Amino acid sequence: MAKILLTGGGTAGHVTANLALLGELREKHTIYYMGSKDGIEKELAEKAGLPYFGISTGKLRRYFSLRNLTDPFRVIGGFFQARKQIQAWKIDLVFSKGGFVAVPVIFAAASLGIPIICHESDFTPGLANKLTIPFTKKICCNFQETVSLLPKGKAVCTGAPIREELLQGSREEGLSLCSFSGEKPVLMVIGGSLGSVAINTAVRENIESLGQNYDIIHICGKKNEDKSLSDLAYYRQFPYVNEELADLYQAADFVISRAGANVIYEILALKKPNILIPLPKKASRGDQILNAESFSAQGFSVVLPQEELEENPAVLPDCLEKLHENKEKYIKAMEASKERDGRKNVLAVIQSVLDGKS
Ligand SMILES: CC(=O)N[C@H]1[C@@H](OP(=O)(O)OP(=O)(O)OC[C@H]2O[C@@H](n3ccc(=O)[nH]c3=O)[C@H](O)[C@@H]2O)O[C@H](CO)[C@@H](O)[C@@H]1O
Repeated sequence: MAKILLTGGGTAGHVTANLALLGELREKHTIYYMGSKDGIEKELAEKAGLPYFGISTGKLRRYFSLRNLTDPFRVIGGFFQARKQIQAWKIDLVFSKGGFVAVPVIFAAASLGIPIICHESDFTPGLANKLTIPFTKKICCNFQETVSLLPKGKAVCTGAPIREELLQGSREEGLSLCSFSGEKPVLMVIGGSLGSVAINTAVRENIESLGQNYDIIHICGKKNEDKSLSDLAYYRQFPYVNEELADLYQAADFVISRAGANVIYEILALKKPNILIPLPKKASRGDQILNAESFSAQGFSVVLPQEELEENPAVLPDCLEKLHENKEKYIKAMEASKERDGRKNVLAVIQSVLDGKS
């Protein structure tokens, strides 16, 4: 039995893949979580019943902020806090899902000679993972193409670890959660773990025309609900969902989503015809654009650039109509995809590092 420390956070995507591994990991090992003092990782890890330790962390901002000057000191503080706690917990292995909160944790583990595995879920490696690659034994990737962008021998394509329970929802439960009859097709809109103002706006601007043909589940992000639309029988808003997500996914016939690396693999595993609206370059390093392009090239998804949507919100119902007409083509492509069991593969990598074979 080993003591394994999970880390990663900032957004849910950097936590849910960790939680996907929990069931099996817990059967054999003792699991701990380390992240920021107040991030979403704290909420989700504690909800999963994990011992949690919060450290001071910085944030990677692509814009000017005075906090960019103080954050390096917070990260250094976080390094020493992490080091002390890793020693106290007597950790044998660190598994990181990335995000800037993981950086001091990995540096601390590396300074203690503890083996580290990280998981890169995006098409191109994020900065946090890039910074820590020299200290990792193995890098697990969602996309095959990512392997060639990383040091030879370290990177392995495992696929995405998906929470098992997400694949076991009930359509009836999902419909009943929304009070939908199931007579109309159901459209689910999910704007990433934080919600997306651009997607929310486009959906709401088209709400009447969308509502003529679909019942709509809208996961809109915390504090992004529009109370003025609460009375519409065909429209249900959720700020963030936990256990309910599995049932809502099952209820959905079509999905409109950001192109976060976790959510798209969940949509693929569930074979839902989908439109991806990736986070644009002005707000990110463009990772979601590449994720979405890869899915589109494989015939799984329709990509709708946010710029097009902002210019003309009416493209959304048009795009959905085309997806609807061609849904069989997309379902077929997803069914034919060579799916990897990300959970099983990542667990095998963890075990081989624990056994000293990697
Ligand atoms: C703004 C930002 O930095 N986005 C990044 C972040 O996205 P983000 O955190 O949004 O990541 P993903 O879309 O990859 O994952 C979101 C996860 O949250 C879950 N979920 C979402 C909503 C909800 O109500 N309940 C719930 O459980 C989804 O099922 C999924 O497992 O990490 C991804 C993975 O590195 C990157 O590809 C994204 O570019």
